[in-house]
Amino acid sequence: MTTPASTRVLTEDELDLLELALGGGTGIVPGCVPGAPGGVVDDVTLTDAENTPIAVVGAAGVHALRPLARAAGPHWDPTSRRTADDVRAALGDAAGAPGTVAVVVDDVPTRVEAEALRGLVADARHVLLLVPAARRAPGSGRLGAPGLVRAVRSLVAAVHAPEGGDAPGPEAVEVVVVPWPRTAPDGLRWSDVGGRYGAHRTVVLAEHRDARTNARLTALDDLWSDEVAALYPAGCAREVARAARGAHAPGAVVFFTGLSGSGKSTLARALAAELDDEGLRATLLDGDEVRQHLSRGLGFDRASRELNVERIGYVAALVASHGGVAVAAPIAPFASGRARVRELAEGAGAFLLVHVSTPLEVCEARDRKGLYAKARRGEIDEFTGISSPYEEPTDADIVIDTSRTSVDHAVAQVREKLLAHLEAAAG
Ligand SMILES: Nc1ncnc2c1ncn2[C@@H]1O[C@H](COP(=O)(O)OS(=O)(=O)O)[C@@H](OP(=O)(O)O)[C@H]1O
Ligand SMILES: Nc1ncnc2c1ncn2[C@@H]1O[C@H](COP(=O)(O)OP(=O)(O)O)[C@@H](O)[C@H]1O
Repeated sequence: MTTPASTRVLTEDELDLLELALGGGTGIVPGCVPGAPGGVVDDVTLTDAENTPIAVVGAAGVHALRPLARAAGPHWDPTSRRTADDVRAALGDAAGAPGTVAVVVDDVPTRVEAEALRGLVADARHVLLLVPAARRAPGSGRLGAPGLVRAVRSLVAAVHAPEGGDAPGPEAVEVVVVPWPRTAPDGLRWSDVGGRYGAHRTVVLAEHRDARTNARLTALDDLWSDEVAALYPAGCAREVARAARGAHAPGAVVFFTGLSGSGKSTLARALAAELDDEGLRATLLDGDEVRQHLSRGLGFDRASRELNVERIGYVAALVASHGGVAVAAPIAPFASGRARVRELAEGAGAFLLVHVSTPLEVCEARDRKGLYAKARRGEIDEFTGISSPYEEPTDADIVIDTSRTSVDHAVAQVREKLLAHLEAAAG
């Protein structure tokens, strides 16, 4: 008789830990039963929240079944998010050598730590700036992984070539993004992880913050004040102020429109995740999900589509009126429906219309759901682009053709424009 396979659905924190373990960054694996020989009794299949099996852990260790889903943003940039095994291998002979130093930057460095950093790596040859990145978004107004990565990148030049000093500075300074649970399990220690990434010595930069700076940070409730600029180096101050603005920002609606398969959901999901990370409280109103809930039973004739789009506009405007950012992604093929959404949204906050202009041929070739093929065979009536019109917007704030623009680049474009709109709306 075979033992029933047991599975375990991982939390976001456990997914971070699994990614770290699969990359050789720790020996701690989620799903292990403490105390059992080898950590586990039987093989356990680890799955994500959608029940996709991603790894098996057993007495023989852990092995991946498929790559973990990636997302967009600077903390997912593959040149920075590298496994411990890769970083160690790239260091070669320098791995574990005294000149290789890891500096953990788990909070935005103030000027005090930025200064301390130079001293800490003064005699190092290779510096790894390890930036923890959690899948779980931080609370509103708190800086998440994307902002932290940008802040740390802004320090690299100064670490590389120390100002005024006679010392030549380290040969290489790299920002390495490390998957790291927001609530770390017992036993997960930076000193161990730093060693696995190839460092001889690992220091945590925030421990070099002085008591006076800590007191100033605690008193920093008016984040609009000049105090931010006085406390942080310029590149870091920008990120801290941005996250704080997120908490006080006026609401907004980002409305993606485009053909089926043009990339609306993919971009909307990636944007929402990035905004969440910046404390902007994004609410995703995806076309498919709206059709399952808010608009269940509605068809695809013109009147039904207009009603569907108006409902989305109504909910999105409500979200914006409470200071959130609604990210909507229906086809919304008619100019009249989009104009109604604009009217509702602009009454509540900022409005950004994003036309995902991917050509019909590309959408049809992607045909993820096989709907274009069915529409061509006449099995679906009134299919947008085939047997029902799509009226191209003439008032889009941004036009993105996803056959020419990557997800990362597209999301960065929308994010920048949205932040500019929010800044303008905040006066
Ligand atoms: N006839 C027809 N035309 C277009 N699309 C169709 C149709 N029938 C079903 N689907 C699926 O429904 C999704 C589009 O729903 P939307 O609510 O975004 O459309 S609309 O804004 O009301 O026009 C769309 O999802 P996306 O591919 O995510 O856009 C299709 O999967
Ligand atoms: N640069 C890109 N941006 C967005 N999607 C892309 C891109 N390149 C390829 N794709 C793929 O195109 C498909 C778009 O599907 P989806 O986002 O569901 O579109 P829609 O919501 O508009 O129907 C996905 O399979 C996605 O992986």
